[in-house]
Amino acid sequence: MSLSTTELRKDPGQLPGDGQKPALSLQNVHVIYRTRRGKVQAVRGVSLDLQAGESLALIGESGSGKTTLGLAIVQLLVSTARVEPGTIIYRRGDREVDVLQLKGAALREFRWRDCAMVFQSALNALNPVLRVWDQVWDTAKAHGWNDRKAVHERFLDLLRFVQLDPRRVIYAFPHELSGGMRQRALLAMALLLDPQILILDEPTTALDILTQRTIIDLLRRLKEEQHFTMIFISHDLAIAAELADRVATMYAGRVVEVGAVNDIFYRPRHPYTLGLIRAVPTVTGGFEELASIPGSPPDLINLPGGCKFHPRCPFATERCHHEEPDLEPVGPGHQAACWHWTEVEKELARNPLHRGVPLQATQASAQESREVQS
Ligand SMILES: Nc1ncnc2c1ncn2[C@@H]1O[C@H](COP(=O)(O)OP(=O)(O)OP(=O)(O)O)[C@@H](O)[C@H]1O
Repeated sequence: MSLSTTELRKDPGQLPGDGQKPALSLQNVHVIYRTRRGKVQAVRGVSLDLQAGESLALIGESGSGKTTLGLAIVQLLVSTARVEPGTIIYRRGDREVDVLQLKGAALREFRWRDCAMVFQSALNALNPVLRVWDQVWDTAKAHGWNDRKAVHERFLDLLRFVQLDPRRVIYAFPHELSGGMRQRALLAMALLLDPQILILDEPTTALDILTQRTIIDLLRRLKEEQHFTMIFISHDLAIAAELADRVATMYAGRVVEVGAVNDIFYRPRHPYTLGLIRAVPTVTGGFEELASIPGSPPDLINLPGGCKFHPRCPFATERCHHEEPDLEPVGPGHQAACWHWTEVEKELARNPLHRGVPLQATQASAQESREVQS
């Protein structure tokens, strides 16, 4: 028997756009890691709003600050990290929480009940010497649940929801499960306390293609049927295209472009986003069109002056060497931080992204039909 909508969500999520203030507001968030070599400026002045029920994908190369931003939201950064300046405000109903001021029990409460993060490496995120059930029960107890039977029943239901055989998984040790099973078990654990926001860090990395498909379908159900508010951290653009309402591109710790999923993938205005899209092979597009972004991301301890992308940017001019652009509107609900975004627009008019989103053939046609309808 599978879990029904009402059973899964004790506090059903709101639909996007139902007039509420954002569920999460980040204002000018900075994160620095202190290291022997110096200060790593991992996140630099990120401001983002996330509406209840909305899903946002954070895309960008390795090291662009995506995971650090996710960890800052749930306050799980290592002790060498500092979040300053900036504010992170979380809202649920009439409650408003200043996340960076939370401590002790209030912080633990926020982490599981309001905002849960599912980590990149499911094996590392689970305690290897504890059976799955023991970890679930520890979490439940830590949040004041003492009805063991009720927690057990709920977790069995959640395991069924994530399409795992509950009896096989619940008393297993993590190493007895495959990567895909561990990922789904973690997802079930994250859902235990019915959080409003789910942050998923590379949810399908290192999984085979069929297991990836299962996880993506599951996440889509969580989004479409259960209205979870979600942040996907991924360098896999196909996942972002399938699951996100909006996409934010990060480069060298900053959001350099943000907009609706179709705007980002069909009408990117930042040269870096354009480079990311053109650098991904597609089943339909073949490899002949494949282009890569020259160079590599900057050292976050010694950042270049001006726009941090200028050393790799085909559109860069003298101004880009000295002045760092802020995000500015480039279309409805669409912002980019580039002095030359109109040049990118012209370049796309000359060489359109026929293929659009880098998807598998079947997904591409579904995406294209959505694009035509919109
Ligand atoms: N604990 C740490 N101590 C020092 N520097 C760190 C630490 N964790 C991350 N960094 C640095 O912060 C920067 C951002 O890393 P982060 O993991 O947030 O990027 P990312 O975009 O999520 O990359 P990936 O996709 O590889 O996880 C990188 O330069 C990274 O080396």
